[in-house]
Amino acid sequence: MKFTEQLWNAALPVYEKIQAHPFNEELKTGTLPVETFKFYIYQDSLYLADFAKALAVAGTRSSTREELLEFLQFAQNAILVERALHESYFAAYNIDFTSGKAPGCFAYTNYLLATSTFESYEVAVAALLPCFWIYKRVGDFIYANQTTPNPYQNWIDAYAGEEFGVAVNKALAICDRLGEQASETVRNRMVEAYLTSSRLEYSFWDSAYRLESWPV
Ligand SMILES: Cc1ncc(C[n+]2csc(CCO)c2C)c(N)n1
Repeated sequence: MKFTEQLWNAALPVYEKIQAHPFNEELKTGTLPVETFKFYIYQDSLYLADFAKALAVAGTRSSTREELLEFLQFAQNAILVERALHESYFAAYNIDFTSGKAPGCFAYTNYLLATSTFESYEVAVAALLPCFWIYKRVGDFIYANQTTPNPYQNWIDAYAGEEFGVAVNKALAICDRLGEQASETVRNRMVEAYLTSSRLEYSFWDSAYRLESWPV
C-alpha cells in the first residue's frame, strides 16, 4: 500500500465528516447563504497568504532542487489564487471585512506556519498535504453531484479542474517518496500531522458555516 493511501485511511472518518458538512452540502446544492460564502472567501484569502509562506518555508527545507522548485511553484500559485479571489469575488460581492482571522482560520494557519518552520521536512509535507488532497476530493465530489445552475460554479470548477489535479499529484508523489524513506517514528509523526491538518480543514469549513467570531 502506498504511504499516502495509509494517510487517506487514517483520516477517512474526518474526510467523511468534511464531505457531509452542511457548508459543502449547501455549496453543492447552491443553497449556501451568500453571507456565509462571503465570510468563507474572506477567511480563505487570509488563509492563502499564510499557506503560501508555509509552502515556501517547507520548500527551503527539502533536500532536492526539484522539490524546492515544486514548493515554490505551489506557493506562487497560492498567491495567484488569493489575488484572483480579490479581483473576482471581493469585487463582485463587495467584500470589505476588517475582522481578521476567525479562530478556525487562526488555528489552521498557525499550525501550518509552525510545522513548516520547526518540524522536519517530512512532517511539514504531511501537514501541508490535506490542503491539496482534501480540496481536490471535495471539489470532485461536489462537481459530480452539484445542482445546476449553481451560484458557486466558478469556485467548484477551480477545485475540480485539471490544473489543480496536476499540483495535487505532485504533492502526493513527494509525500509518498518521503514516507517510504522515513523511519517508523517519522512516519508516525507524518500520520499525526496529516490527521491534525485534516481536522483543521474540517474546523475551517465549520468556522465559516457558523460565521465564527472570537468569544471575547
Ligand atoms: C482552507 C483551504 N484549504 C485548502 C485550499 C486549497 N488550495 C488553495 S491554493 C492551493 C495550492 C496552490 O498551489 C490549495 C491546495 C484552500 N483554498 N483553502
